[in-house]
Amino acid sequence: MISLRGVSVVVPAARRGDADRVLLDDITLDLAERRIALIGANGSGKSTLLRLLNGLRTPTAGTVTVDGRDTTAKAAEVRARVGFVFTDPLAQLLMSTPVEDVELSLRARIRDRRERTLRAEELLAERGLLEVAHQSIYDLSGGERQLVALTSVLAVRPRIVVADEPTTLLDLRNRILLRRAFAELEQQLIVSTHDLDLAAEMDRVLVVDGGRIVADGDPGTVIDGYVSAMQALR
Ligand SMILES: Nc1ncnc2c1ncn2[C@@H]1O[C@H](COP(=O)(O)OP(=O)(O)OP(=O)(O)O)[C@@H](O)[C@H]1O
Repeated sequence: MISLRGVSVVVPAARRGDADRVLLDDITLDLAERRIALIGANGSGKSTLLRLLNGLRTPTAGTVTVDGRDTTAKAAEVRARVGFVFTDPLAQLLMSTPVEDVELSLRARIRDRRERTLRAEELLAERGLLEVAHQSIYDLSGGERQLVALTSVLAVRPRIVVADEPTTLLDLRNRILLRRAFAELEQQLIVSTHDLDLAAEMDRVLVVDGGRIVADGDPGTVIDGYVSAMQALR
């Protein structure tokens, strides 16, 4: 389970005399449900919160633990447990072809090169990506790239998958394909999204606003409340 206790993230003011910026404000949460979505306006703090969960960012105050391991003190162990999928797959695909990228993720587990390539091809084939496995990453569609990124993250066998607005750059067809891939995951999934259809498929939804959690509960109630609050804005 992921636990946050009294977590704040504050960045110092860029100019002398300005106030420090509070990105997250004293958050205490246990994230135990299998599928959780964070929703909320641009700049509300969703990405900052997600980045805390695998130690990409450390809290200014408070603690974040993953299965009891502190994300600051046990960063390597936490990263092995929590895979992170970025909005833009090009930000995380390190190699020039899908097969090489997945092979990189498999390096710690499979020493033999030939065996590693075969396994990488097998994993890509399971996601319908065998045809593009040896193509340049730059020649893939956005949807294919996002599925390659997910395949690479899963190849490390994380226990938890965190995804930061993974469907934002995708068209409807690819959004549906990615949602299907997420639905089949056996890992715990924590996702931030503006896609309320994706959020509606989760077990729990949290609304982030101004660095705080302002609503938390079952998707139906929380999403209805969020939509009503947005419609009431003038
Ligand atoms: N290192 C930083 N220094 C200063 N401000 C930052 C830093 N990182 C993030 N911010 C600010 O913190 C706020 C929250 O950003 P965050 O990316 O967490 O929001 P978000 O909810 O994910 O937004 P979006 O939906 O647009 O992706 C933003 O106003 C952002 O500009």
